[in-house]
Amino acid sequence: MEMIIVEDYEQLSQRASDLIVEQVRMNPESVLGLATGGTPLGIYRELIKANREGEIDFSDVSTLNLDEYIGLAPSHPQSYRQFMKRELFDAINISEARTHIPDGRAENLEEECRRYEALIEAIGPPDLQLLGIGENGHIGFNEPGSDKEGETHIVELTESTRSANARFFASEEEVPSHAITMGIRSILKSQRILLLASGEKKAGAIKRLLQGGEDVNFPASALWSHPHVTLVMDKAAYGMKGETNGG
Ligand SMILES: O=P(O)(O)OC[C@H]1O[C@](O)(CO)[C@@H](O)[C@@H]1O
Repeated sequence: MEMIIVEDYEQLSQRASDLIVEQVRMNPESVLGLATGGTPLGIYRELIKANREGEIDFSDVSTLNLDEYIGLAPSHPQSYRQFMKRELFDAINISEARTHIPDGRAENLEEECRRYEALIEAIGPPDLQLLGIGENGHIGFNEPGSDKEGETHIVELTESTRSANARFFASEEEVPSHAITMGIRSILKSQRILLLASGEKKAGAIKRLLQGGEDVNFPASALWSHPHVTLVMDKAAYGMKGETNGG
């Protein structure tokens, strides 16, 4: 695992965005695996800026998002479809048809999981997958105990994840109880993984990750079995004094 330690959230956003720009310049038809949550927000802002300034062209790029809540109306501002439209897609030159997110309102959710995994195989796997890390080590919505061989599936969210995400909703009760997520196996199919961590709230998870060793109760540890992971973190997430997450 390659490690890049930067000063603060701003530098993290810039550095990660530069790596994505580099990837797309190298291969304009890149498939990007995208994430939601607070951490990538700064990266998306940088990518929008780079797109406006002509440094990156998204017209031939395809995207695959990691996960989606089950049951939220497509127009709900906290559905990950709306999140991605608002924070990135509507502000860059990508056509909606090239952006893929699991459908959390599908009539047959098991079928939707199979469809999404087949899509990952058909257009992907991602050349570069962005990943945040949960305080409990989750990646995507793969909570502690998740099977390393798991592909896209339905998960029940833990209390810890629901309360971490309650900040985006009016109350914790409004946070959906279930989600569809790419599995750990689906994530590990990517050519390269960019794991991001910002702020002292992530310091415990990063410390645990860097102890090494795979542990089913700490899903991010599965990344040790991937040949090309770049961990970009700020000093606070690394456990040094620094700025906190701006996202
Ligand atoms: O970036 P944040 O908001 O700290 O979230 C970390 C991870 O948790 C999730 O938001 C899921 O709870 C992921 O989408 C994200 O990668």
